[in-house]
Amino acid sequence: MPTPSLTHSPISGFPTPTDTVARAEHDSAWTPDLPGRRPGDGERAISGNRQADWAFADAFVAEDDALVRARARSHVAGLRPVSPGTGAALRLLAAAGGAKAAVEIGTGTGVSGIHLLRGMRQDGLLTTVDSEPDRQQLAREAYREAGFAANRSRFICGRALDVLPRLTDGGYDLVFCDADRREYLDYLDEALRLLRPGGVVCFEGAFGRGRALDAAHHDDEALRLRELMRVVRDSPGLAPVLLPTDDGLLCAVRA
Ligand SMILES: C[S@@+](CC[C@H](N)C(=O)[O-])C[C@H]1O[C@@H](n2cnc3c(N)ncnc32)[C@H](O)[C@@H]1O
Repeated sequence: MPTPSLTHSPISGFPTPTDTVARAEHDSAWTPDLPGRRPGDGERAISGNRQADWAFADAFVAEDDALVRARARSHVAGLRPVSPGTGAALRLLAAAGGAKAAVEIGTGTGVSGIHLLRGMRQDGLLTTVDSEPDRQQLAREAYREAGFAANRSRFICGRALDVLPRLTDGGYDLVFCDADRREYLDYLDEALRLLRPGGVVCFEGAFGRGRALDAAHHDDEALRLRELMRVVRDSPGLAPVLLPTDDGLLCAVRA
């Protein structure tokens, strides 16, 4: 089956909100035809203080000692690992898809890798890419501490856009991106080539720490993340979702 084609439109503006998120309360036309919904319900849900709900959801699945140690090493290294909630979502996606082969772009010290490995099949192989060998060494140790045999992971040290073209077309069930946000559109092209039909691509940090969701920000990263959201949402060959865990986990299933 051919890879779904993506045409990247020029980077500009903010993705147009869908009807269910941004209509004003006085606009009665926005209310979707759902039982129990009234004009303004969605507006109140968006504008209310949801911080406590989100914090609860993010901490809902507890992390064990191996993850706590990997997370601590990540902070010492000055990195931002996936949150517990994002890690749980990655594990769920890997498990739901019965992932046997996954690619991670941005190994860090191994927090997301442990979550992915825990969701993957017991005979699954995680290929993880990072430009920094010291970090990969820490991740190797973290996987070992989490109980994974060395043959469950393949470490490739290099820049993502040098490494990804060398990986096998259609050979992967899941691609997780957590490296240079400005390269995410390129990672998407590579991921669509790497994924089998029905495979999942995920991008950590889609919100750009709030900058990508605020049209006042025009820095390169914010613009590129907006464009990524638009392309992933509007491509006919993808079934997308934007999960609001931590800094936003943008996911899509490849047709
Ligand atoms: C946020 S950290 C990854 C955290 C990891 N996913 C976790 O949850 O533990 C981002 C990592 O991407 C790596 N990185 C950044 N740009 C890269 C690139 N262009 N190619 C490969 N790795 C890159 C960094 O060295 C860093 O280890």
